[in-house]
Amino acid sequence: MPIDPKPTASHYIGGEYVEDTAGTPIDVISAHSGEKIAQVHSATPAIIERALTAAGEAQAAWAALTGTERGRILRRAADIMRARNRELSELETYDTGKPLQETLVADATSGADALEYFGGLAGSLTGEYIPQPGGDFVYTSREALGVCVGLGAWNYPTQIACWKGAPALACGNTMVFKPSETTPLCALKIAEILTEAGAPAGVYNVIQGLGDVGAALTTDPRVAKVSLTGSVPTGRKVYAAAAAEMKHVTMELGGKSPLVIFDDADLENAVSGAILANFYSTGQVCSNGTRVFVQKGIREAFVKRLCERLDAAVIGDPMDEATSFGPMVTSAQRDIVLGYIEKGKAEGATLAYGGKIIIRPGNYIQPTVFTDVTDDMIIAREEIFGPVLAVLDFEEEAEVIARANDTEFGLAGGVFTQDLTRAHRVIAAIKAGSCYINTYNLAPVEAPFGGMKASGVGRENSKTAIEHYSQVKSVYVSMNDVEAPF
Ligand SMILES: NC(=O)c1ccc[n+]([C@@H]2O[C@H](COP(=O)([O-])OP(=O)(O)OC[C@H]3O[C@@H](n4cnc5c(N)ncnc54)[C@H](O)[C@@H]3O)[C@@H](O)[C@H]2O)c1
Ligand SMILES: CCCCC=O
Repeated sequence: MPIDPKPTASHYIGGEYVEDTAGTPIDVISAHSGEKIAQVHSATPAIIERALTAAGEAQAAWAALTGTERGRILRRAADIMRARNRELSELETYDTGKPLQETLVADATSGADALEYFGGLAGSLTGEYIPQPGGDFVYTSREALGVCVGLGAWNYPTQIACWKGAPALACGNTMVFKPSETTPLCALKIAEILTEAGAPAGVYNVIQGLGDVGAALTTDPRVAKVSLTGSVPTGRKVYAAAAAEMKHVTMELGGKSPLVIFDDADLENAVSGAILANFYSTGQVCSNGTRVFVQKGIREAFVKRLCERLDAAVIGDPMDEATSFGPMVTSAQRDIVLGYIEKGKAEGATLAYGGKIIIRPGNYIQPTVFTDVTDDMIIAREEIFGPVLAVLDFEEEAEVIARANDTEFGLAGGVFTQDLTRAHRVIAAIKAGSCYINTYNLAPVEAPFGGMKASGVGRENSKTAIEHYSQVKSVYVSMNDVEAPF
């Protein structure tokens, strides 16, 4: 029997659940059945104030703990998450509609990895000693930024809450996290678990709401940093608002990433890579390689095998562990994707697989493949954020590099070839932050993740994230008399 997804209350502030029913109701609708499964209320100005006050009041004492002490709490939270993987995975599936088969291995586990990794790093966040002439020296210290705001997208609610919270807290910051209004449930559990693990009240707070609540948090003068995972249009707004107040930012935004398959690629692996790059999470992954450039010599075999493999997708109830392809997160997102499919057909692309809504309750749509896609088509230029793979033919390496880079985005990119010299040469030329050779869409916590160009600013995960959640102070110490000109 799956868990009951209803949260104790809408918000989590100062180490406890908090409700304010004066806020606009936000319904949580099952992607599978279309039924309402929970409801939260958007944060009122009083709730926003309470969360920012709690985070502000907790920050100095949290930063004053040793890194080892903070890290111990984060690592304990990781252990609790792993012990409760099943219930957290079921909640993720309720929140998003992603198959339990996926969420059992990809969401709470990835969140726990972040808490464990940054918990481990917290004790090592030290400064440098820089010798100067005459015995003088400079030392540096790494300091917290203060109160950080996290704004989440709906495709990975547990992971995003942890990928932002873990490095922020490791560095001595406190956080107010606002999940996507579409998936408000999972972040509340992360806050609850952090409290259980020993995080002091106010260190990690969660409040609900739409863009207006995100905007109020972004512009509040008490906030030192805003970390957004979302679309490029939202990123432009949030970055501009944060810049006006000279706040730090991390922008994890959208993409239209290229996946390049050369004639000499292992066919089965290339098809597996294209499936991971387009149909995992029903295509709702930011780094998806949705422009699949296939060299002419392998193109026919690739499309044939891809369509055969798609026949093996088990489409159905995401709570059934046999299901490998679930519904889309909302009916609105499904309709956006159906609109793109119509545009692809109207532009003259060939519909090679799928393309239809599945008539049943919930937001089901077939995995879809277009061939004969050209670079100028809308389906090759805009982020669809759904299970639509576009096959583009190519002949030469130089040609495909130029075409792969001809986009405003730069989140990810991949190449499949057995010629490793070519693989490294091509990947070096791809203008994207998260790249793959002979695989796709893996995001281990030890590796930086994030985009170039319009796809983002800053990186999540890895030691690099520490740079984005802390600031360096340098102190010059004189060991000599002070010389002055007069
Ligand atoms: N690069 C990454 O790591 C990554 C990961 C996951 C998703 N994404 C991207 O996220 C997008 C899908 O998610 P979405 O539809 O939830 O994105 P979105 O941009 O609509 O919303 C993201 C978040 O921003 C908030 N928001 C909206 N307007 C705001 C404003 N003016 N000020 C402050 N906050 C505001 C929303 O309420 C939500 O919490 C896709 O483009 C996808 O590629 C990127
Ligand atoms: C591969 C992990 C991607 C997370 C963003 O959607």
